[in-house]
Formats: sequence, C-alpha cells, structure tokens
Amino acid sequence: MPEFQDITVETRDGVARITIARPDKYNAFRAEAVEELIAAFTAAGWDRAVGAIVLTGAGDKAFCTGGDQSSHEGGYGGRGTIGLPLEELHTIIRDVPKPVIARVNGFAIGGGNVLVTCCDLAIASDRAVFGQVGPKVGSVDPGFGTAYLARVVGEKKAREIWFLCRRYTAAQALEMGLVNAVVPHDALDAEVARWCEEILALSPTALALAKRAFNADSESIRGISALGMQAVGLFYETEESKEGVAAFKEKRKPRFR
Ligand SMILES: CC(C)(COP(=O)(O)OP(=O)(O)OC[C@H]1O[C@@H](n2cnc3c(N)ncnc32)[C@H](O)[C@@H]1OP(=O)(O)O)[C@@H](O)C(=O)NCCC(=O)NCCSC(=O)c1cc(O)c2ccccc2c1O
Repeated sequence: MPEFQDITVETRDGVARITIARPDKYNAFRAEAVEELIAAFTAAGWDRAVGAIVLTGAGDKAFCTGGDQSSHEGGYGGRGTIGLPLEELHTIIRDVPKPVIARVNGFAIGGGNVLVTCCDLAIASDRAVFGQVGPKVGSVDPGFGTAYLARVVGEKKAREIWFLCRRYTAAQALEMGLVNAVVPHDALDAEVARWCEEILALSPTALALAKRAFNADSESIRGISALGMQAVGLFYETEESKEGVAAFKEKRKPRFR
C-alpha cells in the first residue's frame, strides 16, 4: 500500500478500513484525498484477503463534508473535469466487488452525503447529521448524488434534500432509507464490526454478483455524471458559483440574486 497523506488504511481480519484523515477540515476532501481514496479502494477492492470495506472519517465531528472549500475558487486544481476526479471515486466504490459500508460518525454533508449514498450500506452514530449544501455554495453533484439519491430515498425526498439544503438527524436518515442502522455513538465500532463479521461469513462470489446485479440497474447514472461534470466545470467559472464559495469562506449568506 503506498504512503498516504490525507487518508489512512488499516486492514485487519478481512476488513479494510479507509479513513479520511483531515479532522481539522471536517474531513473535507481536496484533490490529493480523492486520488488517495481511489488508490485505496482499488487496492482493497482486489485484495482477496479483504471481504468488506469500511469508509469513515477521522475524529468525532465529521464523516466527510465534501469538497474542501479552502482549497479552491472555481475548479479544485487537481485532475479531472472539475479538478477533483469525484466521478472516478464514486465509480470505484460501486465497482469494487465487495460490500462497502459507510461508518457515519458525524457530519455527512455535501460530497460526504454523496459518499454515503454511493456506499452499499451505511451505519450511523446517533450524532450523525446529514444534508446537502450544493445550492448554498454554488455546486451540485449531477450524477449519483442526485439521480441515484432519488432511487435510495425516493424522488420527493431527494428533491427536498437538494432544493432546501436542510440538515437531517440520523433517525431521519434511517426513516428515509439513507442509512441501514443508527446506534449510540459509543456502539458504532461494535455495530460496524458485527455487520462485517456477518458479511465475511458469506460467499464472496455470491456477494460480488449481487452487488453487480444491484448496480446494473443504475449504471446509466455514470454517463449522466460524466456529462454533468462538464456542466459543473463551466458553472464553477461563473460569478454565481464563486459567490457561493466566497460566502462559505466569509461565513455569510450568499447573495445569488
Ligand atoms: C459541516 C457544517 C454543516 C458544519 O457547520 P457548523 O456551523 O457546525 O461549523 P462550521 O461551518 O463553522 O465548520 C467548522 C469548521 O470546519 C470547516 N469546514 C467544514 N466543512 C468544510 C469544507 N467542506 N471545506 C473546508 N472547511 C470546512 C469550517 O470552515 C470551519 O472551520 P473554521 O476554521 O472556520 O472553524 C458546515 O461546515 C458545512 O456546511 N460544510 C460543508 C461545506 C461545503 O461547502 N462542502 C462542499 C460542497 S460541494 C461538494 O462537496 C461536491 C460534492 C460532489 O460529490 C460533487 C460532484 C460533482 C461536482 C461537484 C461536487 C461537489 O461540489
């Protein structure tokens, strides 16, 4: 496994735990983090000794709060259409032939919420908070974070999440089907371990086939995502989008109109 700066990877007893390790930024990702996540998922995904992958964030505050707003004005400066190869990250989470569990230990906001959506399963602490902020900060995930979210929580709820940018409790996330279980914060690791143990007892090939069968039905969203990224790249160059980022950084309300 290569040396990582923004993430950590721990593989033990058949479980690879990938942690976004930027707690001072509420585990927001910059370009380096996205590249490292892609590399870690690729390695764990094809490691025959690994039967389940857990994605989480470091510390007690956040799972992930999406793109690092302090690292960009317009594009994010890395590889890909918007300077963050997010469509590749979402794709690899779906393509690894084993279950990926989001261990949601705190805020799952913006791109963090999209990661929860993309993971096969999600187990949340009762302190977790969910929501979208794209339209507040001049951005949108035009693929799995919108179109696939609608499949997960239903059309009306997905539109509410994006059109109002509210925050939701873990209990509300459970009710809408965004997570599979909610447990007291201190019981999160034990619960995630229990789910992994059950998965590890099952046929890996049957699980891989089931995952691919589930994915097949929503595969067209990958194309929508690629197309939408081109549009978001252009959107980031506009004053409207830049106003959203500036308002977040200056801790004020955006003036879009
Ligand atoms: C997470 C919050 C709801 C917390 O709010 P709260 O009021 O409790 O605390 P603060 O706002 O003061 O935050 C504390 C501290 O953390 C820093 N921080 C939080 N999030 C980020 C971040 N994303 N980047 C950088 N820094 C962050 C914050 O600045 C504070 O630091 P101090 O030093 O000032 O103390 C709230 O913070 C929040 O809403 N955060 C999310 C901000 C955000 O805009 N996220 C990115 C959205 S865009 C995105 O993620 C995205 C995802 C995709 O999948 C895409 C796909 C395709 C195209 C585009 C995509 C895209 O843009």
